[in-house]
Amino acid sequence: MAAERSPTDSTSDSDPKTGLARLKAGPGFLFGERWVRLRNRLLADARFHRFAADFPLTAWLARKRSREVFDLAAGFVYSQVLLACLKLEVFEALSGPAQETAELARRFDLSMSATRRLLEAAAALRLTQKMGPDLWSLGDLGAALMGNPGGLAMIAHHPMLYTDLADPVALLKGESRPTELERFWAYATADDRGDLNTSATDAYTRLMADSQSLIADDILDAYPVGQHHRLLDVGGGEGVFLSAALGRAGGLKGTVFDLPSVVARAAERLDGAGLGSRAETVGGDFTADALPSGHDLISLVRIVHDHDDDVVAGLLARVRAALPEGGTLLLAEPMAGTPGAEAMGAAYFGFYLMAMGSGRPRTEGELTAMLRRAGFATVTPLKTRRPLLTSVLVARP
Ligand SMILES: CC(C)=CCC/C(C)=C/CC/C(C)=C/C=C/C(C)=C/C=C/C=C(C)/C=C/C=C(C)/C=C/C=C(C)/C=C/CC(C)(C)O
Ligand SMILES: C[S@@+](CC[C@H](N)C(=O)[O-])C[C@H]1O[C@@H](n2cnc3c(N)ncnc32)[C@H](O)[C@@H]1O
Repeated sequence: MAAERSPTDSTSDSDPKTGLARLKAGPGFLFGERWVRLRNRLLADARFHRFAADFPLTAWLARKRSREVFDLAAGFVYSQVLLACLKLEVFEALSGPAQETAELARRFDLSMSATRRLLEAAAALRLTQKMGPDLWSLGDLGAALMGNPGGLAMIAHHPMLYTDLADPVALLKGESRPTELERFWAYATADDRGDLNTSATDAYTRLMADSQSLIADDILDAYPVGQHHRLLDVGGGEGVFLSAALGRAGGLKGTVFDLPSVVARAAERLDGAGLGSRAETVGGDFTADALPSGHDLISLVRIVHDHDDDVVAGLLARVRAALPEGGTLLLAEPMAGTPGAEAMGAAYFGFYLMAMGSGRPRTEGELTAMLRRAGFATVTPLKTRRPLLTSVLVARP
């Protein structure tokens, strides 16, 4: 297990110096702070709440704010309704014609009243839909989830995260280690990553393979890989992203680089898919070993956010060293500060990665600065279809 690590290690904090943060915030801060304090004083005043809720022009906004605050408190409960649906295979049960409560109760091995309670809760969350008294179909969000096996696989592993978050303050203080997620993502805190065997890497590798469908097409639609000859997918897991890339461009060849126990699975999968002649695998530890050369495109898909700043600096330097003149780095992962997905970046991935014991979500700006420091002269963000699931940066030396 790695040495004790403060949960804030990766943000390169220095000792707080009184007043420095105010100076750094710039001259706009003074006006901004005055306005925020005034607003906050108003919003904390119960008389203002009553006024805003009664006044016709602000009533809708007051209702919306109450709902938003309530949702913050209830989010965990909504998650548990979703998890119960997943565990009981409610979505599969409702994927055909509408079903009666009695039939569903038998199928779920629940009482009639517990079945109704679950289906009513799920209907309020649009996971199911009530078609009549005691008659149920899939709701629109339930249907969207059914079409998204990658999302379902991700949700199914959340019980580990919920356990780790049972005492969020203990987690912030670094008092609840080792966590469930730290054990699951064995590479995050292992001392000797190269020695991890398949019993430590198989479960997360399967989850990553199952959830590639969430992002592979979005990345490959954003960046046409057909302009390259050889792709090296660093931390490429079971080779699902490489297979998808090879499927896009007949002339492309590629390599998966990952821990030795992981590339053993990748070799099997790539051979099984008939890609053995166009794909190879190299086992190693990217925190210690040089990366294979001879590739004009290197990809880091869902890799960088897993690691603290010092590991990322070393990894980007290795990528830079392995790239030929005119080579390209493709970096794809969910990023902090993505418009419309701010909560997913800072809150969901921020706390998820803290529970995992390593890494942090970074903004496009932070990643760009790190890439520049590693010797990449141009860094270009690309538009992706669903930036909340993955954003993409393309960097060239
Ligand atoms: C036709 C009618 C009636 C109306 C039309 C209205 C209309 C246009 C509707 C839109 C329909 C539509 C396109 C729906 C699409 C739904 C989709 C795409 C749903 C997607 C769901 C995705 C989910 C739930 C994804 C969840 C992902 C999670 C939780 C990811 C977690 C990732 C983790 C933890 C990563 C771990 C890796 C590590 C360790 C950080 O490196
Ligand atoms: C979050 S997974 C992403 C897998 C794949 N890129 C994807 O998006 O499906 C991180 C991957 O990096 C690999 N990895 C982590 N640390 C590593 C290291 N030090 N050297 C080589 N691979 C490593 C893991 O084994 C895992 O396959």
